[in-house]
Amino acid sequence: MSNSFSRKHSSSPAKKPFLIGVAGGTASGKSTVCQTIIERLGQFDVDQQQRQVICISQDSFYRELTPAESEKAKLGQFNFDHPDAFDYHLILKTLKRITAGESCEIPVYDFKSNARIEGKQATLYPADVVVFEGILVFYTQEVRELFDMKLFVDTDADTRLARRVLRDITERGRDLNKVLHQYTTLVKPAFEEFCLPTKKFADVIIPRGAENLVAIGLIVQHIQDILRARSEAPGFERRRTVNFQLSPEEEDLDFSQHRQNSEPCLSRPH
Ligand SMILES: Nc1ncnc2c1ncn2[C@@H]1O[C@H](COP(=O)(O)OP(=O)(O)O)[C@@H](O)[C@H]1O
Ligand SMILES: Nc1ccn([C@@H]2O[C@H](COP(=O)(O)O)[C@@H](O)[C@H]2O)c(=O)n1
Repeated sequence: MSNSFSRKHSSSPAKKPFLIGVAGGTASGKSTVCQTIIERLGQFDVDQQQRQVICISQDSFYRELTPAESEKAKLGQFNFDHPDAFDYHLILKTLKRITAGESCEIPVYDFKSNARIEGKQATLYPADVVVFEGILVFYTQEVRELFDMKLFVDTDADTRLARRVLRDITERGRDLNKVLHQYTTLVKPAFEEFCLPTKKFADVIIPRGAENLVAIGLIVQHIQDILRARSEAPGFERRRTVNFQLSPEEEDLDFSQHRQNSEPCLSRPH
């Protein structure tokens, strides 16, 4: 039986959200894992503004490029896998506002133009659980220390490359030769230098990504336990509703069917 619950909003201050970091190589399945966790917490059909569990992507925080860098990016020669490609100031500012329980605006990134969409922002509303996913979310100590739970999605490199090629061509408007060139000269070396070493910071490593429903089920149960404990603490203000137990239907969830309806993490249009 599904055991979601709701409580009327109170005037007491909301607790600091539970912040989960999800790292892993490109196309390892980070956003799919996050989406599956959100679905299993019963949050998938909930309107963005009403969600108790939200997910944001580090991709939203790619920094603006200079005209020369932009030209290199068009040729697949700009290193988007290096820590310098991100706007860490904005990441920290945003995560601090999120942990303070405040709403905030974040950029919307466009992979086709390699730039933020001008004049477009996504609004993040306060939530009880915030998931932040990206290749380098564990790279800096300052960001790493903000997470209450750290997950690393560990998917075989060949599988990731195969998915990446398909995704970049079909969703990101890229050309096969440039995808392969970018992967071999920039993505793979940067993964080995900057992303893979951060695996040691993870509390839980998820082999095979989103197909690992056992790992995802355990993580979901842990989040439910935390939310339940928080809801029982004095002064708790519940914002929305969340499933505290998996329904029999969810227990039998057919992952492949659910993924067809899934939407990516907030502000990840491809
Ligand atoms: N378990 C899986 N089986 C098949 N395809 C998958 C699986 N996980 C992810 N994908 C596909 O691989 C691509 C990359 O997945 P995604 O979750 O976006 O990875 P990441 O967020 O790590 O870049 C997407 O096209 C996604 O649909
Ligand atoms: N303009 C851009 C920005 C990023 N990338 C690549 O995206 C990867 C990170 O996103 P994932 O969803 O795969 O985690 C990263 O490996 C960058 O190379 C890009 O190609 N173009």
